[in-house]
Amino acid sequence: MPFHRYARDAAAPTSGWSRRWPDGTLDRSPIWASVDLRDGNQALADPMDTRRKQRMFDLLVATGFKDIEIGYPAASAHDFDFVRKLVVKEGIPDDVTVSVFTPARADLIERTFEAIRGAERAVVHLCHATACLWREVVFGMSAREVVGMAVKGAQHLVRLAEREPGTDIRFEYSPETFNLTEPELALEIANRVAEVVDATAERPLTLNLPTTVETHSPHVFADQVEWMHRNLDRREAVVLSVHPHNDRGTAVASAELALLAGADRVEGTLFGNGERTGNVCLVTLALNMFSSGVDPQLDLSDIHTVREIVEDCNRLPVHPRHPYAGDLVYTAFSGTHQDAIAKGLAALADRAEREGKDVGELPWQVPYLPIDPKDVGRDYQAIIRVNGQSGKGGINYVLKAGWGVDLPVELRRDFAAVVQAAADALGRELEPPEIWQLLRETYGLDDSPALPAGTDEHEVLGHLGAEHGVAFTRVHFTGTPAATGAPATCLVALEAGGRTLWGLGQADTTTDAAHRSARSALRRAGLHEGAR
Ligand SMILES: CC(=O)SCCNC(=O)CCNC(=O)[C@H](O)C(C)(C)COP(=O)(O)OP(=O)(O)OC[C@H]1O[C@@H](n2cnc3c(N)ncnc32)[C@H](O)[C@@H]1OP(=O)(O)O
Ligand SMILES: CC(C)C(=O)C(=O)O
Repeated sequence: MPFHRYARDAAAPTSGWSRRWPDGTLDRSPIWASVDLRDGNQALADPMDTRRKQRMFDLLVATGFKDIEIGYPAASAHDFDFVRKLVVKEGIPDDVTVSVFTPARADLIERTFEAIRGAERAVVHLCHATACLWREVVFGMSAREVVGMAVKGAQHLVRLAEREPGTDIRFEYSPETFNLTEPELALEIANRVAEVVDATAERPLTLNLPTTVETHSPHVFADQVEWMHRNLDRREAVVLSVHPHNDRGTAVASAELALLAGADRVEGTLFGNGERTGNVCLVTLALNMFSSGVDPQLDLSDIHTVREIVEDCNRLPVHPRHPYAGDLVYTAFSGTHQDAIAKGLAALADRAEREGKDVGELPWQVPYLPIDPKDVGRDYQAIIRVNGQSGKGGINYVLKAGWGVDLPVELRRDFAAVVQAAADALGRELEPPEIWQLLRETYGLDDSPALPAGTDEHEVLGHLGAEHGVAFTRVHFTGTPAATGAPATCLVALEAGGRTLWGLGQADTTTDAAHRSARSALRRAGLHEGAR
């Protein structure tokens, strides 16, 4: 492949400084800013209509976003009308600040201000590209002219804001393609814009640094962000924001390293919708914080509903392997993972019982599961699914979860081989009822009539053993499979002809269950009437 076509110098500060971000820690959540209704929306084949926009906005508010970009009003009538709807109908909660996006073009800036007329407060977000390729190819401008574009655009914002005294208007500025822009130029432009809008600590400028097209590994972006953070003229008057895209698949890492490097705010979307490969996924970022013991400041405790709404609004599915939210992310098919998960859950349950607590109160420590699925509203139902890759631990987990049946340790390997053979033969996953059915078929369910009252299982097994000249070497009572309506389940093993044969029985009493399981075992050994 012609890799030599892609040689690319990093537009990163190279000399005269040393990075500090590797020593940082992520110990608090950033300001979360959703751009679902702008950057997400502009990337959809069918941009959102009013119903979907309103649904997305309501979800963002309910989830706890305080900073929401509600559109690009000059782009389309839909965008303009939705902004007007929220503004005119006073549909913006008091603790939420909305922003509107505009390119640095006079007519579009003016239209943007029309859209927010009458709002209590709003942020106007000015943006244009600054990198060399865009300067030359898109604008046909020199670096100086692009600085002029930023300054002129910012001046225009300030002038128009002065004409709206009833609205508290603040500004955001994005040097689009920041990651490909010479750092000194990006710094100069940012300083000039901060100066034009007279940013102060009380009325800060949001300076948003995008990886518009992600081109380098995250550590390069972290260097760029830290260098800006340390060199801005009015750092105290700037909310330093980042806006990572995901072209290299590393938007989450870029955002996390940028936070180490001094960023205060992250712009992104739910589940990462956005141009090309998307924006950084804020759900992943927030739950990464959560899973490290940091308050994510967003309520994602019902991830399924969040996902369902986002899928409806974007008309795009969330991938089954999407971190924290995908259908398969709390599921193990492979035997060793299943074994470890089952042991981890059992250890937690034991500890909870010993300490008289609910599992939800204990620190989460289960191998292969980074968080408790219940913390995001998922259950343990699909944690373990069985196919030809599965093992005895997982199969036992399914029987226990679905039927209360905990196989004796000696039997698990035996039954796992049966399940594996069935899964391999079918070439697919086995559903839990199929596994239960296999257990019944393999070890036989006997329906011998109930024994007279007063008989106990030792008596029964002793008598049957003597009658057939075998020894029952193991009796195992297990939990009650509620779904079957049988209060007692028993598995017994007998030794015959150098083999161990197990039988399964269910009945209303333990004695009858033992009796039936013994008869099943005998039948399997060919020692009982009706033997197969
Ligand atoms: C990084 C981002 O996500 S930016 C947001 C992008 N969002 C969208 O594109 C969705 C909304 N749609 C648009 O923006 C449209 O393209 C509109 C509303 C600007 C309509 O633009 P049109 O007048 O039809 O122009 P068109 O899209 O063909 O070309 C864009 C023009 O704007 C210029 N331009 C591009 N970006 C900017 C900018 N940020 N600021 C100022 N001018 C810009 C281009 O150089 C080009 O100018 P030219 O006509 O002199 O060559
Ligand atoms: C508006 C800017 C921040 C943007 O969307 C980008 O550069 O990707």
